[in-house]
Amino acid sequence: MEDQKMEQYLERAHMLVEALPYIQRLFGKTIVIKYGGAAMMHDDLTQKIMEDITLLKFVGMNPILVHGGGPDINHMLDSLDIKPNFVDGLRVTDDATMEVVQMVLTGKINKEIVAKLNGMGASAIGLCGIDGNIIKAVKAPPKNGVDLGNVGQITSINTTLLNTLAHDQYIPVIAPVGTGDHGESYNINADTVAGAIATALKAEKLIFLTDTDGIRTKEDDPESLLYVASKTDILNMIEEGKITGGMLPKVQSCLSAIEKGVGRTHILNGTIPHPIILEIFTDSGIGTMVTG
Ligand SMILES: Nc1ncnc2c1ncn2[C@@H]1O[C@H](COP(=O)(O)OP(=O)(O)O)[C@@H](O)[C@H]1O
Ligand SMILES: CC(=O)N[C@@H](CCC(=O)OP(=O)(O)O)C(=O)O
Repeated sequence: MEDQKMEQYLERAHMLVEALPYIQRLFGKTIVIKYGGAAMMHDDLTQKIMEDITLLKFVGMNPILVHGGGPDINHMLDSLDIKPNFVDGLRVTDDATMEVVQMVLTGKINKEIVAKLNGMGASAIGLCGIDGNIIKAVKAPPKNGVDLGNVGQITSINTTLLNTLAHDQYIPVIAPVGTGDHGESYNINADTVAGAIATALKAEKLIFLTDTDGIRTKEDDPESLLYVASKTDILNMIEEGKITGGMLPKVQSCLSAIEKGVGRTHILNGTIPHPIILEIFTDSGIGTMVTG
């Protein structure tokens, strides 16, 4: 073999061996990944995220993907002349909106993601909270005095079904629609669903993929990215109005998950290539790690 080629092959071998301690640490462990609608808008990078998740599965980790899809829901509502309405980041969901939410999340986005993962050779299985009662919910209380309609508050997660799938060959892909005692559907924020699933399964890692590189002390200043954010940092930032909108349910889910035994929680930029591999297979990781 010519020297140059041998050098390239050795470099590749070296890189694979370097991954060994990370694989050993997370082998057989559950990793819950939330893929947000904001990152999904960068369609060209979705494939790279699916590659990352497929790789995790084939090296022996148990990834579970929870997806959002707020922008796609808005787009469909717009084409039906229904005005989206949010209170504190939660969609006020009347009956007509609920139909659209369920259709877009469970029918469109969920199946697109499953097809992409399966196209990589994975065995992904797309479900929502209704299937096998994965997410049981009740009607959420009013927010700031506003009735949220069919927005749900999670009461339980079917861990048996999720564990059975995730410990077998499957990658569960979960749409954030829950079910009530009488078969009614509930719309639930996808960050909240990811946090609840990670908590119920005592996941080793909970990763949020969004459209910003993590938590910033000044939302518009990339230089202000926090590599680590403690509970105190976060509570202060919320109080000072520095964490707002869609970042709120993410940090709340991270704090609650950490408190209830999830190993590590991270908020990462899902609009760069291979964010999950960069986080998992490097010492420093990327984005913000939220600690207790
Ligand atoms: N302190 C902060 N640091 C970074 N982003 C923040 C902060 N506060 C609010 N945000 C906003 O949160 C957004 C991510 O939430 P969201 O749009 O709901 O994404 P997703 O679809 O991933 O849930 C960012 O694009 C940013 O505008
Ligand atoms: C109650 C509520 O707000 N549900 C969300 C569910 C989708 C979601 O959370 O999507 P992202 O992760 O893309 O924001 C919604 O209707 O938009």
